[in-house]
Amino acid sequence: MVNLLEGKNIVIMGVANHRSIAWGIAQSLSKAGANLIFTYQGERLRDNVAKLTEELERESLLINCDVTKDEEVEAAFAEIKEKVGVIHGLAHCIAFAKTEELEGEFVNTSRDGYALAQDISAYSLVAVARAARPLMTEGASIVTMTYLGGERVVPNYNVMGVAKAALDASVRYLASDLGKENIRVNAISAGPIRTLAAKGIRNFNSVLKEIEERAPLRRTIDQSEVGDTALFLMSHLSRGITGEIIHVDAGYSIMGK
Ligand SMILES: NC(=O)c1ccc[n+]([C@@H]2O[C@H](COP(=O)([O-])OP(=O)(O)OC[C@H]3O[C@@H](n4cnc5c(N)ncnc54)[C@H](O)[C@@H]3O)[C@@H](O)[C@H]2O)c1
Ligand SMILES: Cc1c(CN(C)C(=O)CCc2cnc3c(c2)CCC(=O)N3)oc2ccccc12
Repeated sequence: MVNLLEGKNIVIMGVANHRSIAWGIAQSLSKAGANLIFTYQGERLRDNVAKLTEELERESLLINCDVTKDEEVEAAFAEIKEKVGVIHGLAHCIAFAKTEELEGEFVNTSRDGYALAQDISAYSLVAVARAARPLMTEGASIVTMTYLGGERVVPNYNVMGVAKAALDASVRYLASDLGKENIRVNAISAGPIRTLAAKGIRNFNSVLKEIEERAPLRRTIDQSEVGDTALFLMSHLSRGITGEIIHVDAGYSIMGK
């Protein structure tokens, strides 16, 4: 693979463990020559991320950032500015909703549960884009992770679906604002992958089985396929694309009932 990202500084937000989609993205970008900066949610995750990044070719910067705290977002990007100066890309792989609100009827969603899902899974992209913008002086590519449940009803996805719908619209409005500075904003809509964010999801196995039976490619997708699409979106090859949602789901989302 030609080194598509040689000399590029890219921020990756949302590595929790080796199954994280953010880690799949990190591996693809690292292989393409990128210098990576990782942000993680609180010190208890730092060791996980540190251990994982030891296997990468180049040394990585590790920075704490809980996206629910404006001061931590500002501090994180102040430290990134001080240590690397310019950034050429950012991968936002962050979401959260209360477990109990990811099953049963959506109509029972609580006010605070709805707000929490919106805050972490959608507003955080706006906050991060605003903080990263001054560092993106040479143009950049912002990539976030979305899911079909924001476009159509996926049973039990509930409050997270509404958050993804907000995320998808935020991608378009951010693309509109930032395009004049040659900052592109896109989303990857990934098919279901067994990560920590799939833990405790009621009958996740049947969600995966349905994909294997009905997706055009008759299989599920993995973190490396998302990683390679992120590489495309971070690189010059996607320079004409912004405000877009690219489905990496074995074609599942094109199928009717
Ligand atoms: N796994 C799937 O099936 C799937 C499919 C499509 C999209 N996605 C999306 O991919 C993204 C990554 O999820 P994943 O599947 O890799 O699971 P994951 O649990 O590995 O990643 C989620 C990350 O969000 C971080 N996070 C949660 N709250 C945070 C906060 N307040 N501040 C900072 N970070 C916080 C967690 O620390 C974790 O690293 C999410 O946006 C998810 O919605 C996942
Ligand atoms: C696919 C799929 C996923 C994976 N996906 C696309 C997601 O976006 C998962 C996001 C997520 C957000 N918050 C939490 C959890 C996962 C589980 C642990 C927790 O306590 N909170 O989640 C589903 C929930 C119901 C149905 C399908 C799915």
